[in-house]
Amino acid sequence: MKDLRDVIQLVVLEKRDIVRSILFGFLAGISAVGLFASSGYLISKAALIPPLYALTVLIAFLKLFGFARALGRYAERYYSHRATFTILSNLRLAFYKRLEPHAPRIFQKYRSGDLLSRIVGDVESLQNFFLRVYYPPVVLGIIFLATIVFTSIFSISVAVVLLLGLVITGLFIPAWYSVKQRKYAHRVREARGALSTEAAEFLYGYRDLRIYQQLAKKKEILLKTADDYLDEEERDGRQRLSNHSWNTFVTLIISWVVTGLGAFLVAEGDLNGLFLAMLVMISLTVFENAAPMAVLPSHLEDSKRASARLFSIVEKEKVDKGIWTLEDHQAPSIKMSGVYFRFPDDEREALREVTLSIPEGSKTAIVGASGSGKSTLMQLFMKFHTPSFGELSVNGVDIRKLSEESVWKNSNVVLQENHYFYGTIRQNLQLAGDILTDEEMEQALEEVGLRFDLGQKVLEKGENLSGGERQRLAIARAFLKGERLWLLDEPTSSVDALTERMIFEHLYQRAKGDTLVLISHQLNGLEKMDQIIVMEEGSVREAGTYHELIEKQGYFYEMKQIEQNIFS
Ligand SMILES: Nc1ncnc2c1ncn2[C@@H]1O[C@H](COP(=O)(O)OP(=O)(O)OP(=O)(O)O)[C@@H](O)[C@H]1O
Repeated sequence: MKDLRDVIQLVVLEKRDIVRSILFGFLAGISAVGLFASSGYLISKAALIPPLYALTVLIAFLKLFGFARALGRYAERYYSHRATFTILSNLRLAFYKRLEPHAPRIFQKYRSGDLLSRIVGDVESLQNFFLRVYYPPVVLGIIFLATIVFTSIFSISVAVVLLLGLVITGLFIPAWYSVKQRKYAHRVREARGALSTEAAEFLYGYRDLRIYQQLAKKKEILLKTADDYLDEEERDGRQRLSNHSWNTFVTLIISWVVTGLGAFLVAEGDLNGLFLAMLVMISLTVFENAAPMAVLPSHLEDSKRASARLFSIVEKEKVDKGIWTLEDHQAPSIKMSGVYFRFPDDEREALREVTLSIPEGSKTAIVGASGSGKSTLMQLFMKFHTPSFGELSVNGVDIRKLSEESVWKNSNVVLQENHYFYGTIRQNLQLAGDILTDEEMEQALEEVGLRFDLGQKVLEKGENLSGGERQRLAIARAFLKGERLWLLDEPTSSVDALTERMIFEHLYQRAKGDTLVLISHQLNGLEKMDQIIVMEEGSVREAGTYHELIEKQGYFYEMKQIEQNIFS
């Protein structure tokens, strides 16, 4: 049950509905037994031609039980489903809450299809936990106990047979099935996860697969994964059905035993014949309540694995959440000393012995060859990751102690890839703040050279915008955020030189007095920077102002010469 700990905690929050579901489930079950028991008794009694009033009373009971059964069943379904929906919604909420702090790192470990399958599929699987695993055994237990006590008034041996039937159908068969099921259950989930991963890759990569003429091959893999999933589902379905059949078979045998034993007891004079039909009817009906036990093991197994898979994402990665906050509206300083960093599951170090200082209000450019660790540095500044070794502090506070939210809240970030939501330009800009006026947004658009209407539509992922337009929209968003730390990772790589110059002019105006870190793919126009950090293979190769680096005639100077030769 360790795997289900989190789910059980959420289930017990719905105490009221749990109690109601159990009460009404008991009412429905016991009324069904009462209904059939009284009809059995009525048949026997009617054969003896009793006075009419005696039959009228019995018929009234019959109607009452019928009504109580319908009412009980309805109320049980109502409350148990209401509880289930609330539990599912709490479950999603709890999962997202735990997932949120890991969001920047999560795609590192999990493919999007797999994540989707967990978030949708596993949460959906857990809907059966309360409905089919948690409370039905309690209802079954009390209905059986009440029935056995009632039956024992008429015949102890029939009561013992019923108890035996309960043990076989409620415990033995489900346990036997559970052992068999354990072998197969994980295969369905794994097949489902594989299918959703393949489907997501197929859809996301559709265009590239077509261009590289790999669509047919990938489609074949996708269809095979779909077939595997269907096979596993079919096997699982057959198992379930076989368990159900065995359960029903045993309940019918029990009813035959009750009939035979009852007839024997009547013949021996140990049981009044008037009650024989009633006892047979009881045995036929009471086992109806044991039917859910047939599917309990498969749902229990399913819930355990779904819960373990769901929460394993967030349990594995314990992140230092930090409790300190960055002071609002203060231009921060950043210091790194002897920092090493390695991505999870990566053998190489992406950063090695990085020591640098970015003073408050300074403008820093980070340059270097592709793969030299520039973006990784930026990710560390944003606390997407924390150093594997060494010190990184913001405003003199160890970044591990700072809350991620406060770092994100206090920075204007433009990454290489930014997300654009389906909606309007206005909605995409409003991500920077809810109380922005149209004038402010129009001004920001103008400063990045975009002549967009605020109501203009943006398709999913900004599909209807050019690469340069998307980048400029992200810069406009950063302009509107107006915080004192700017973290810009090649923000204008797809923008033409003229527009780029205009954007930078506005950027420097807006960032006056702020701390700015810019990763740049080109070495031109860095004269204004207070310092340039040159990265090579994860280390700082050299650092200084533009003129210092040129005078030094080192690595930066060489890079600059090469750039000039290429473009001259
Ligand atoms: N998510 C990741 N998981 C594992 N390794 C990574 C990851 N991201 C980057 N790396 C590795 O870390 C190293 C530095 O990458 P980084 O993205 O910081 O380089 P960069 O200098 O920003 O390159 P570019 O100019 O091409 O953007 C590279 O060797 C890269 O393969």
